[in-house]
Amino acid sequence: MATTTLKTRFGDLEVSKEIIQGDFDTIPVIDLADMTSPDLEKRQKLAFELYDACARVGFFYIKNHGIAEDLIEKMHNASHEYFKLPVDQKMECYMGNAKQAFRGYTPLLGSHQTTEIEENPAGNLSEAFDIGYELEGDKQAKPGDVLPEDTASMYGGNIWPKEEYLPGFRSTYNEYFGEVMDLGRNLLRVFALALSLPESYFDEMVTYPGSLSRLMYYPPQRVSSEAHQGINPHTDYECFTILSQDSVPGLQVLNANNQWIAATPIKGTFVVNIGDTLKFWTNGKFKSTIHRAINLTGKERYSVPFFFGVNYDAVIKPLDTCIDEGESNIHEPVTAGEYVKKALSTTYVKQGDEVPDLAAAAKMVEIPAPQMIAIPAA
Ligand SMILES: O=C(O)CCC(=O)C(=O)O
Ligand SMILES: [Fe+2]
Repeated sequence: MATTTLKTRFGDLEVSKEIIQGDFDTIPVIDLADMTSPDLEKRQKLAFELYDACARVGFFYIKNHGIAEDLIEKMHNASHEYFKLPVDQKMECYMGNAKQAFRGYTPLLGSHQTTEIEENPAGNLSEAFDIGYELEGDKQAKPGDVLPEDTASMYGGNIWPKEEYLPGFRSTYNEYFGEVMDLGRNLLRVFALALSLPESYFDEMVTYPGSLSRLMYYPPQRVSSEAHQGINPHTDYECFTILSQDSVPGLQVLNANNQWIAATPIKGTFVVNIGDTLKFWTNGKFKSTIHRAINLTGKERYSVPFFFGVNYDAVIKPLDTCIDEGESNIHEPVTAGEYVKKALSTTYVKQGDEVPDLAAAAKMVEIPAPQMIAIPAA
């Protein structure tokens, strides 16, 4: 059995190569039309497909996911407007100054990735704006709802650019957040079926899903650089990610042969990938596959990941249906909040972090036309 040493956030682990990622050279497309079919057999068939994609690849596209194309377009337009704001206005929400951790704006080079296979101190060549779970963005929330206990302090107030800068931005993002979160809740029921559990197994753990979402902007890079990519190689930390990309390619997924497989945009789909907590829940049967994004197209690239997680007080430990006799746990039991907080702390801008050298960062990317300073004619 080929083994490799994983440098994890929790120390070195000697593991079989297959534990990191399955063997694939294409990313499957899964049709969700039957996700809420009254016919159990159809839902079961979908669950089998999902199991195969999660066990082998850890990534798949979803089509017929039920989210209106209009809303997705509205979200992308709002994101374009957001990133076009002058940097000073974006910096008013700088993540390093935010009261609540992991919320707000990340400038170019502000975040960096630490993965199980490498630690990369170089900053990501992307900008981001992050929000997290709030009752305001949850279509299922009822008046008087109280959030579960949260020892990791991961629930908390989002910070928003002033309404006058971007009228409607906050309501558009909340609407999008709520819709995609409900898609995540429905998807988790198919995951339960795929894992030989009752479909309702996770329902009580997603009453207040510990989820985050970010708008991402990847300016075109001047040169290909292993150190500086739009987002350097990493895994995601929550249960699964539902990613909306525009038509500009950039996302790549690592297979067992160390090849980067392009997750080329497919119109009408989201890309879904398994995150670490679902990998731990399945004791490694589902892969939390390493991926990166690098924009060498000469065009601007935008994406909107939604990191779907369970209530922050939910304990992540291998499910009975995923642990074979005598098999040991690949990870100690941990609450979702504690795990995600620790993982994000190695990656995201932290409160008090200094602002990166934005002038140096700008030299690594092509400044897009709208932000160019016009030189008056002589
Ligand atoms: O922009 C993308 O395509 C990927 C983003 C991503 O992997 C992340 O934010 O975790
Ligand atoms: Fe990611």
